[in-house]
Amino acid sequence: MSFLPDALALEPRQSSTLALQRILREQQTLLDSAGVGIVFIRHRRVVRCNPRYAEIFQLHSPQAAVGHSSETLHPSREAFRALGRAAYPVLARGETYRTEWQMRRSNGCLFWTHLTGRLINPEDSSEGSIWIVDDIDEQKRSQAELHAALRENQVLFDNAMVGIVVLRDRVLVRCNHHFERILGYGPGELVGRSSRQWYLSESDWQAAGEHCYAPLALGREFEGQMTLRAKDGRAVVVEVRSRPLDPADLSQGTLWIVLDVSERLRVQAQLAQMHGALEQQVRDRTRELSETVADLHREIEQRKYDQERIHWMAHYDALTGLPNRVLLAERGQQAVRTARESGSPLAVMFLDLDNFKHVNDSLGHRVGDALLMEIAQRLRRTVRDRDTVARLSGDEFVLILPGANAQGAARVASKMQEAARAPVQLGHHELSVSPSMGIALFPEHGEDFESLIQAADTAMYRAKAEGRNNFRFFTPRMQEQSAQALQLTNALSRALERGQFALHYQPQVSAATGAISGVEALLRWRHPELGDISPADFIPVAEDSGQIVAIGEWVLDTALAQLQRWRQRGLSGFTMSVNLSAAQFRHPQLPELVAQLLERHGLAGDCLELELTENVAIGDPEAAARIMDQLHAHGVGLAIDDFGTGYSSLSQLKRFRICRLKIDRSFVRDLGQDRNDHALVSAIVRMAQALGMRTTAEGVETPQQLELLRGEGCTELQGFHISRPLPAEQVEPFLLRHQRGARLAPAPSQARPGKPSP
Ligand SMILES: Nc1nc2c(ncn2[C@@H]2O[C@H](COP(=O)(O)O[C@H]3[C@@H](O)[C@H](n4cnc5c(=O)[nH]c(N)nc54)O[C@@H]3COP(=O)(O)O)[C@@H](O)[C@H]2O)c(=O)[nH]1
Repeated sequence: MSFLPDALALEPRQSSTLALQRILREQQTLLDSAGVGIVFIRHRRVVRCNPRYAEIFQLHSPQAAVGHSSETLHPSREAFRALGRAAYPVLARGETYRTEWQMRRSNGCLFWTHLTGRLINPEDSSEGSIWIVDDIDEQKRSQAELHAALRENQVLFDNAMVGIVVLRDRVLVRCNHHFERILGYGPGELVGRSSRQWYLSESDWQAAGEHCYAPLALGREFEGQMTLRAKDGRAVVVEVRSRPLDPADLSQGTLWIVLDVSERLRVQAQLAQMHGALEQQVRDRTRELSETVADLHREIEQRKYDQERIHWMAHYDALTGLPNRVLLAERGQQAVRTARESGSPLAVMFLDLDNFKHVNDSLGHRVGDALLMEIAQRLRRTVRDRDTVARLSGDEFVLILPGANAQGAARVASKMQEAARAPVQLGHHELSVSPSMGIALFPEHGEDFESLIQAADTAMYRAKAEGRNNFRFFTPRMQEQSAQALQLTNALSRALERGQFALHYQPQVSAATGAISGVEALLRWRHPELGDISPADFIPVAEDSGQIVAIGEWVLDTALAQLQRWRQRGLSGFTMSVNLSAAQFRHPQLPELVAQLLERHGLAGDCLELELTENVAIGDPEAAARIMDQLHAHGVGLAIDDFGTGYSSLSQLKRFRICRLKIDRSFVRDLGQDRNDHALVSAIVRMAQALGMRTTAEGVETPQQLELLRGEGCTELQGFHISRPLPAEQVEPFLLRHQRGARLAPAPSQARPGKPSP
């Protein structure tokens, strides 16, 4: 391709030829080095093109294009024609036609070009046209990619789940819908607005400016949480991340990514609350669980304890901790088996504390229990480990002594006496007890444990009967006697209904005048087979079995009936004394019963005197005082029987309004020989005088005793020397004789027992 300058026409022919050649070379060089493809087309065929053109269409040389139809350079005939239709009106006007057009390389690939076309002679298009072809395919692709990227960015921008804001000088340049939605604004409403608009206050905005822009000014990111104000005024908590668009130049603006965390915070708060509630629940459940586990443990422990306790209670005595009757039987049977198999000796000992009932009645059960506990420990300490000391009931203990023969058992019995003898200090009481023991040996006294215990029990009763504080080995004779005792108990239960009881009366006379002052009713029991049985033997049995209440009522009724009969026969001026046992005295109906009986027999209360032992009152003095007050209210007199043998206190004597003390016959018996007895009797009389009480000496058997008692100031006397207890009809002559008073015999020769002097 060449373009001739106008100057050529002016050159001389030779020089002009040279100039033309030079110009042609210059043009060729220009074409060869052009960065765009240049092609000369005439009659739709390539006339000439430069190397770049060949390169663009991937032809191996510019000559390869020459002569080719320009149509082949286009994707299709239609495209070729369309270009022609668009370009030639422009070209025909002599203008340059420019377009971006898709063309085809020689290998068939389509590519984008920038075409610039011009007719060589706009007047005559047949002269052809010059086209500059610039390969912009790469640029087009980059542009397309850029646009795609921009579109993608826009989509991201528009659909991002975070607010995106571009601020410049704190004025919103651009933002996405999400940001608008966060603050409740419509599309485009915020553009050009100062960010002040979405802060709660001016000061907040200022503070945020200082806070956020400090790192941004240094080209760094800012991250933080802040509270913004929505269009409707509600507070919106957001997390923001901001960075300068150009770290080196903050004035270019800043990009803000805004995340609405209000909901998240609300949910987090809710979650935290739920978590807290859950944790609390877990804590509660854990606590409940651990409490339940602890309860379970406690229950298991309690059950274990209960089972052990039940087992213990079933086998041990609650008061002393010693084996009880059940364990005793188990151990006893085992001991008998072992003794039988090994041929070794075995002793069983029955031990009963003497007068324990007395302690219990007089000092109360608490003292009695404490005494039992102490004695139980002493017994346990006295024997070997393999021996058994069991508490059977009350004050009864049984010892199993494996390997003990008669000698060994006797030694143990002595040690028991020794152990029990030492006084026991319980509060202000110093008590001493003694044991009565019975011993049975295997196999002589019993082939099984039951028989051995029975034998030992029988032997113990014998030891008691023979003076207590003693021990006895079982003998067959004892067996008989024990059977008799049982017989007595049975017989007593039917004695009342069978009318086997009778009363004897023993007079009591004034020591000063000899006049009859009273009569004591004394119970007698005559059994058809057993004969006369002493009240000293059967009263304790009646007390133990509770029959004493019914028997005692019979005695009172009979005695008062007798007194009334005597009254009717003119025998008066004396009282009727009736003995009351502790069980009778404590019976709640006693005062009422006494009143009823007095009324039934038409007698006043002051003709009756009830004799109580010292100890009935002391167990529960308050209750005793109440009963005594009620009896006093009926006019009934109260005397203390066997005074000096029990536990009386002066204050109680006074409180109980006792009218008479009966000096026990054990003090009277040796009067004259025993100075101590004399001193005691004298002291009792003085004390009674001081308290305004009368004194009756019991068991007066001799005139000497009588004189001494009279000399001491004793007010009344009772005893064989005056009269034995006699049936009513037999005592009547005495009563008649002494009604108005009779001198009492001064010397024994003058009065035989049972034959009182006139
Ligand atoms: N609760 C009840 N107890 C009663 C009743 N009847 C009697 N008893 C008590 O029985 C115990 C024994 O009585 P008893 O065998 O009748 O003996 C009494 C007299 O016979 C006896 N006595 C009287 N004088 C003399 C004597 O000079 N010498 C002597 N050795 N004995 C004598 O004393 C007994 C009367 O004692 P007391 O009652 O203490 O005044 C006896 O404890 C009776 O109390 C009853 O119905 N209920």
